[in-house]
Amino acid sequence: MMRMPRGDRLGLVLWALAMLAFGLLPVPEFWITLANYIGLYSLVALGLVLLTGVGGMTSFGQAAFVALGAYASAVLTTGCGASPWVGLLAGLALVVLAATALGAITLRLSGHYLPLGTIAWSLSLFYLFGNLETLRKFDGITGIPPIMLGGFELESGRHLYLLIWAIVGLGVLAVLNLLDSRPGRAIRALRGGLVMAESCGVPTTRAKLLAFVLAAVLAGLSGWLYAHLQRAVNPTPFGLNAGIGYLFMAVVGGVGHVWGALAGAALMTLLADWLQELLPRLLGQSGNFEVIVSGALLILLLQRAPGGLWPMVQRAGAALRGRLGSGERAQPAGLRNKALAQPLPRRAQPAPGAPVLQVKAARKTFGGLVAVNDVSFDLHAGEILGLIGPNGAGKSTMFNLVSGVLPLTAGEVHFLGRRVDGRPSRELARAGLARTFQHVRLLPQMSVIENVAIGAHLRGQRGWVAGVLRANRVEEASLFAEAQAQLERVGLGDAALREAGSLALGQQRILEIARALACDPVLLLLDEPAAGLRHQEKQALATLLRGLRAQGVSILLVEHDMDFVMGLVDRLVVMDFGTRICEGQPEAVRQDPRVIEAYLGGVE
Ligand SMILES: Nc1ncnc2c1ncn2[C@@H]1O[C@H](COP(=O)(O)OP(=O)(O)OP(=O)(O)O)[C@@H](O)[C@H]1O
Repeated sequence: MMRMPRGDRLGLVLWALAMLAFGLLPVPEFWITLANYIGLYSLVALGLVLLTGVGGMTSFGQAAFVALGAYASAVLTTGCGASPWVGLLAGLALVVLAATALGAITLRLSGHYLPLGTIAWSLSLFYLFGNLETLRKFDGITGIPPIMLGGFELESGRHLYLLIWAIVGLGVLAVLNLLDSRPGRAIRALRGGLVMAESCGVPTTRAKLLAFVLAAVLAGLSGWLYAHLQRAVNPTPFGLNAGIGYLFMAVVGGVGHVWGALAGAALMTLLADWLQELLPRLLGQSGNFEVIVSGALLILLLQRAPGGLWPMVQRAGAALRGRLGSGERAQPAGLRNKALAQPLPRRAQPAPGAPVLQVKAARKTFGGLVAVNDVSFDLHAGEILGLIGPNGAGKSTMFNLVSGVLPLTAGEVHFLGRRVDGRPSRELARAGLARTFQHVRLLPQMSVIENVAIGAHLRGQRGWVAGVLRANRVEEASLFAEAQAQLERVGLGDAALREAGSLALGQQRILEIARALACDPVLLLLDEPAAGLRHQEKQALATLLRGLRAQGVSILLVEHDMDFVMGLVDRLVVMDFGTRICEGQPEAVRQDPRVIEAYLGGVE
């Protein structure tokens, strides 16, 4: 039996009962028609929640996938006499193929090129459908048979109502389950930036493609239902306008919220219908005035409530229950099934003093500028090594070379005896190298513990099917037990369900360390961990890092703050103008005239 938070479960059951009652009561036929369309639009908008709201990829082209689902079934059922269920399978297969191919090309685009790309393929497919003789061009295909279910023909809108809403209900459940699973967190991690996600071991291209294909499948399902509801298809309802409309629905509903898809689809459909009725009477003439007025109303709504409708509903609900401002996120499934947790395997740590990291004559040039000039150093198991230097010395560049973010111009980086330069950071994470960021990169709206669970991505295996079906409960419980253990280790155990963004900066930095620890690293790379911290926070951080060293974790620390590093590190490497000018124990380094000249002079 699937377990959700009790409030959510109750909400879902009440909603399902209300939808069922609506379909069975003798409400006017027109209401059923509206409800059917809301259901069809909801499915597409649900895909956009996953793709745009969660994954951060804007698509104007979903109508093309609706068309593929609709046309595939229309052609097979009218042309070959196939069952609509065969049409469904063929349509979804076609959608998956097309989305994989389009996704592989367009998802490489970034910034506004991606939405432009989706517009391009949406237009191409629209005109393709309109020009193919076999699809009867813009006249379209008629005489599509109804869906048969249990020997019963779903002939009327009323018959299809229950099927449409059952599919919407299953779609909602599937997306909710997915988002609360390992592959779902990988998609959510995309919002934190690709460098962050990859550093946690998330294969970002795969995560993007998964969101893209699943969103397309939801759109294709909507198209199949549409074809057998209308019993006719032509290209007109699948144009770019429709693609923009779907995106509007998702945004108006609250683009990051699963239930927002339904709220947006309902609001936009009902508003358009109401205005279509009202405006000609008010203005005394007919025309598409509802498009103009609803456009203006939507701008107003988005200006008043940029997060969309659903967050407003949530706030109102929380206020009614007197839980406004609790700042706590819902318990993820992994925490609700605690009892199932099993310890995750740990990697063997190297013996104290064994070489962990070897940087050999690393060089990085940017055009004519030599940012890192043949720098070499070693780091041994169980030590904290500090990399310091004045502004522009090349520390961050060095950090990026070691962490796999930047390729070297020349030289080598070895990790645990293996050459790793040129390898992506995802692979370094798999090998046991975890990092934090100078400018904290968390998912601020996610709970603290889910952020940490992203760090444990590589310690699980279950994919999206297991996520959707909740067949991943043991693994989820184990990942969350690990995440909780790492939070306890860094002293944030009580903050597990708080929104990550509500923590103070010092705690956010410590949360990043917990996320890095969740990948069971051999080496922690910390990029200016003390930046922006208050004195007490720095002391707490230093105590934490000493504790980790005592537990055998090796640490490479890039830092600006001299006082912070002096009392903490075992050895220092000092850089200036891209060159290593000195290396040794903190006291010796402090006395070194080259260091005083380059860096300490200004501080002492
Ligand atoms: N992507 C880049 N393109 C061109 N030049 C760069 C790039 N990244 C860094 N640099 C240059 O390389 C030099 C070293 O920069 P880097 O950021 O590594 O120094 P840093 O020691 O980390 O400085 P800070 O403490 O200010 O962060 C600087 O002159 C910088 O302007």
